[in-house]
Amino acid sequence: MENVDDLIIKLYEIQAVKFGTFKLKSGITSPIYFDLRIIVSYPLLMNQVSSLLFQCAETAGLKFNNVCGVPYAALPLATVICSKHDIPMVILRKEAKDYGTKRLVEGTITPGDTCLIIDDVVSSGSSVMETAEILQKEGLKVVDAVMLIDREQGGRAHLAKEGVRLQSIISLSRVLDVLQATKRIDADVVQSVRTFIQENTIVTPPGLNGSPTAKKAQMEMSYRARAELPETSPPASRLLRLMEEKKSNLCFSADVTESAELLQLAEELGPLICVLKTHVDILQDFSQSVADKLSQLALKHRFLIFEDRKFADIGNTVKLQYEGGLYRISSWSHIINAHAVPGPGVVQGLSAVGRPLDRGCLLIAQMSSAGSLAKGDYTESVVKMAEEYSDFVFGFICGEKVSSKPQFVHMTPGVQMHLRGDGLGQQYSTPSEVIGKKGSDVIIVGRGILAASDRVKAAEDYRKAAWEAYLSRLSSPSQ
Ligand SMILES: O=c1ccn([C@@H]2O[C@H](COP(=O)(O)O)[C@@H](O)[C@H]2O)c(=O)[nH]1
Repeated sequence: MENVDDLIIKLYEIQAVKFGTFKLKSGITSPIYFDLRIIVSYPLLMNQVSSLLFQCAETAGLKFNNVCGVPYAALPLATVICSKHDIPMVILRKEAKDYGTKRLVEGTITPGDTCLIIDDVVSSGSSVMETAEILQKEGLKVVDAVMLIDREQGGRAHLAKEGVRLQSIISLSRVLDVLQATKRIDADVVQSVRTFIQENTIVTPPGLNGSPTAKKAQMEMSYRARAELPETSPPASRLLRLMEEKKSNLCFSADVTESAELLQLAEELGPLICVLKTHVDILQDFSQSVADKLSQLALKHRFLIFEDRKFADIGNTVKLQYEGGLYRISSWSHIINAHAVPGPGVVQGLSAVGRPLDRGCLLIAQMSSAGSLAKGDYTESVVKMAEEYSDFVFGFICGEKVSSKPQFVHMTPGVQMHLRGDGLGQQYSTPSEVIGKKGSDVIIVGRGILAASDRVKAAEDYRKAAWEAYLSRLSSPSQ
């Protein structure tokens, strides 16, 4: 035990434990931050921590065939353990390679073997779960995880619900006690950390993967890495790839009533956007040739077309609406959306038309308008429906991230930089709120661009703001 107290002090001295103001990956500000990556510069400490992790696994009687350290902090720790105790190791890539084997896991894998996950710090348990899910997809069993520090923010309970037992060596309370007792921090700091922990403990109700709390509990993956996941559907992969290539997570909502203006906007804004959204039924002069020209511009500027038709009828009717009628939407629109209100038949009907064409559908999980009924249990049921029909449904229209599954794309309307509403119920958030804080992937902007005197410049401003919010989300600490 004395050992552990000494270790806490050493970690503090090398600044692997810091107090101050730190923005975490989830966007929240924490008064404490652990950065164990630094111990690679202190080999003795690295050996000490590795030994403690191994001892902890042994004392708990854990049975495993190989070890995986959650990248990056735990990679060297796993390496030391495996090399010292002659245990095979597997390495997880943060992103799948885009050449060669495209594997996410390196090392020899024998399906059915049990892999022990180790990591430096656990807060919500989401990084461990993301790692476990990837290993499980490779055929490995994951039943145990050993952590050096438990931030006591609900990770243990979250992991237990997912069938992973957590062993940890040092609790956050112990860190605070030791540092206060040795006069390294004062009572005010201890109190502010304790208050923060109380207010930010993650409680994930069973089966609720879209709760605001679970939303915080996710390992961030790049759009490119998500595009390469085996479970990502072709339309989602296509979108995620082109977002990364064009550095754009901006969907432009081209809510204009004349085709010439629509086509001109597609030509001018095309290079800046990943998706162009239409309401084809507001065009006064729609014709098939407009759809053809729009499709050509989509090819030229590499954006996808999203007809915001919001299908909401029985399967047979939506099938006819999607395929035929005046607009023949399925012939030109890569993406459509639907309300889940009618039940799964709406997705089945649309899928019968869209899937053979490699089209994709977004389910409307939430709406941006004030007083929307799409919330709570309803939103949860929509997420379940999407999971059930994930061969066609590839994401959501929503105000915030509603599913932790990285194959789903979240697209959010109601975005403006300067206004908070339009007087008709529309509610606006800024690009950084939507992408940075609410965890969505794509902003949908209409009048924020259409009402600007220089629409190209406005589109570039929105593109840049949303892309920078995505980049800073990627590079935020993952605690
Ligand atoms: O919840 C929803 C769903 C769809 N929309 C559509 O997005 C655009 C938003 O336009 P702004 O001019 O940026 O307000 C528009 O086409 C809506 O039909 C939405 O706003 N909210």
